[in-house]
Amino acid sequence: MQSILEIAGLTKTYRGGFTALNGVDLTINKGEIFALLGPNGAGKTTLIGAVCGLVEPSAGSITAFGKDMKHHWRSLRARIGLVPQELTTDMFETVWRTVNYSRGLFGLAPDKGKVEAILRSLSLWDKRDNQVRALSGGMKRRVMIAKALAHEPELLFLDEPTAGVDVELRRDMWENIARLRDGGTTIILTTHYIEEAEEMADRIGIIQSGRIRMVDETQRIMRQLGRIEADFALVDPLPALPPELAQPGLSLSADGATIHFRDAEGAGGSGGEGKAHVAAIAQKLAGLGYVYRSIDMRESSLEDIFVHLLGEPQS
Ligand SMILES: Nc1ncnc2c1ncn2[C@@H]1O[C@H](COP(=O)(O)OP(=O)(O)OP(=O)(O)O)[C@@H](O)[C@H]1O
Repeated sequence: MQSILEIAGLTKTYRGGFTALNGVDLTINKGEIFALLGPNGAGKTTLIGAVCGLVEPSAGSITAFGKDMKHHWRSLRARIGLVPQELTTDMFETVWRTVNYSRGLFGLAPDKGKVEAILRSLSLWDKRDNQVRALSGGMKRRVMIAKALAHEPELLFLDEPTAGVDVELRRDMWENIARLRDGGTTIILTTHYIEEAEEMADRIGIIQSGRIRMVDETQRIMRQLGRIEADFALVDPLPALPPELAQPGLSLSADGATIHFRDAEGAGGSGGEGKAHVAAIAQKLAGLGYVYRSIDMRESSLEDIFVHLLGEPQS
């Protein structure tokens, strides 16, 4: 697989002495969607900033498109797009001029057809003459994406692209991002939503306290991280967990009124598999004649998973 970005030993110590990145090694493959997950303050934005030339690394190297960033910064930066977390654009400018201007900033010749295609692909064409400030929050976010796409980057960073947008718009964004990947753009996104990473990413990297803790294919990571839990509220409490139900992941509450399931390793996989496992347990309970009033099923939050996987945050 061809790499598009190679980060080696990247360290960033901010003035004041705080080390936000601590020896990060990471390789991004051409054409993939890579999701960078991590708790608040883990170093995600700092890492993106370092690659995009907004943060000066204290040590380490960044190689993009086979060339060292330090020495070829200007030409390489033009090939990298960034959609930052914050809305950083002139709110009084129109959508059209905003996106057009961004293209010019990177030295590309004006191309109305290209800008039109970008605006159409993000459903912003009808809004092209509107001032950015007059758009909804989700549309403003799409303008930020359009701006980043205007200079036709081969590598695109999306820093929390769907933070604060509703579920429907999030789906729209996912489709947009998938289309970009299909068009050949390599994408690195950060997110706090585990389902976003699961849905979008070919690979996931987990960063904590400025260090990469884990990098793997999404399916493999989800198998390790995914955690479905379910509580079966019994109509008649049990004195003990019946022997037929003695299996990994199942336990009985102290009052005997709830059978608890957690898809710990060995108790069934994760995601879809975890849910299928809950369904199988429900069937088994019914078959054995244990009547339950309700099933309360939930997925662990990303925070739970981080604590489980990474232990308490390290400083
Ligand atoms: N300019 C700065 N000066 C000093 N410390 C900084 C600076 N920018 C970021 N930091 C610190 O570096 C750490 C990493 O910040 P960063 O924004 O990279 O994290 P993040 O993973 O993107 O977090 P979030 O998910 O909250 O956006 C944080 O503790 C932050 O306070």
